[in-house]
Amino acid sequence: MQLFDNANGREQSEYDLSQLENHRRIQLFQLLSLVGIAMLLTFGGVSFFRGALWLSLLLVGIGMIGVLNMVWLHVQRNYVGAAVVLASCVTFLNLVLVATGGVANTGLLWVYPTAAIVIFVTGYRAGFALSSLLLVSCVIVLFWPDNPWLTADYPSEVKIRFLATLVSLLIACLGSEMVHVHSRVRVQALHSRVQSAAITDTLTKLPNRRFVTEHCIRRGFFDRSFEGGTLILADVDRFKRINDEFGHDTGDHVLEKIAEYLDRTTRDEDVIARWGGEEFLILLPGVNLQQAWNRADEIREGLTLETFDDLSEPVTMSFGLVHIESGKSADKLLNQADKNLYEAKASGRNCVVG
Ligand SMILES: Nc1nc2c(ncn2[C@@H]2O[C@H](COP(=O)(O)OP(=O)(O)OP(=O)(O)O)[C@@H](O)[C@H]2O)c(=O)[nH]1
Repeated sequence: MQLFDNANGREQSEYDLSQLENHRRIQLFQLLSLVGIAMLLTFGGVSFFRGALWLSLLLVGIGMIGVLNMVWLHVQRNYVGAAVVLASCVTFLNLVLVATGGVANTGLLWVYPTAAIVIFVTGYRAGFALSSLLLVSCVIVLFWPDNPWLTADYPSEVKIRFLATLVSLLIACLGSEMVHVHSRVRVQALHSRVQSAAITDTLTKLPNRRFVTEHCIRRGFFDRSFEGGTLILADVDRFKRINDEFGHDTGDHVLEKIAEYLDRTTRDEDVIARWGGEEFLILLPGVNLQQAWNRADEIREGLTLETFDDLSEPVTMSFGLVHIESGKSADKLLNQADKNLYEAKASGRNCVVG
């Protein structure tokens, strides 16, 4: 069972903003597609009854491609592919409308929403390429000398103003999409920093109690399905005396060194957290009680050999262990580990009970 994304409980941002945005974008894409399909089928039907058979076939045909595209997106979950299909279809349809004038020479009008939709559904990079293609194609269709495809009759003032307004719209859409993407990257980075700060102890840089309670418990560490492991509460002995004799700064330094020592002497998959004050929590996944007892005793003994610059005596810790059994709540396990730690303190400290 994968408990943590990274060693020592450092999780990736679980609330990924870009994922959330992609999800919203797909929803809007589907809404736009539905509206587009409904319009294409309606206009296709109207054109049919007006006798414009080719236009009717084109509109209904592209509407049907839209339906298939939505089904494909639903089955394959390939948003990029579906966006390119949609952008290509509407671009092609627009060029036909620009060339033929559509109904009552209104073909040019449809280019505006198309340009905005293409940029929105494909993002600003692909949107830039596709909308530039649309723009260049419109210029060719409208200004190519004696273009046989151009059957609509637009005054040159209309053509020029159409291009000028289209360029303005493209700049505005691309600009706002770029600003949006850059802001999202900044917000995502800030969000990750805040999230990481909320689950990290500022002094020792270890995961804090909040991390353990919110993330480990929620991610099933103490669930029935959990494969087993051992939980250890470890507390520095007579820490108040260190503070009183050597000062609070020295006390802080000792806690930092202990955190660094615990981190160094445990495996990547273990979780070391500062449980509060001078107390640390160690989670050893897949380690039975006897193995954990041996590991805790090694850690205990190793600590007595560590040197702490400002202190004349070695620093010691007491350990309370509990085996994580399926079905036992986190509270019960923590209570049991705390009782064992209390017993270790009562038995003279610098020992392991579990
Ligand atoms: N320097 C420093 N001291 C802290 C910090 N957090 C808690 N303390 C101190 O840790 C001390 C804990 O004292 P006690 O709970 O009496 O425990 P102890 O002296 O370690 O005694 P035993 O646990 O019974 O061995 C208190 O004096 C707290 O002020 C911290 O972040 N930095």
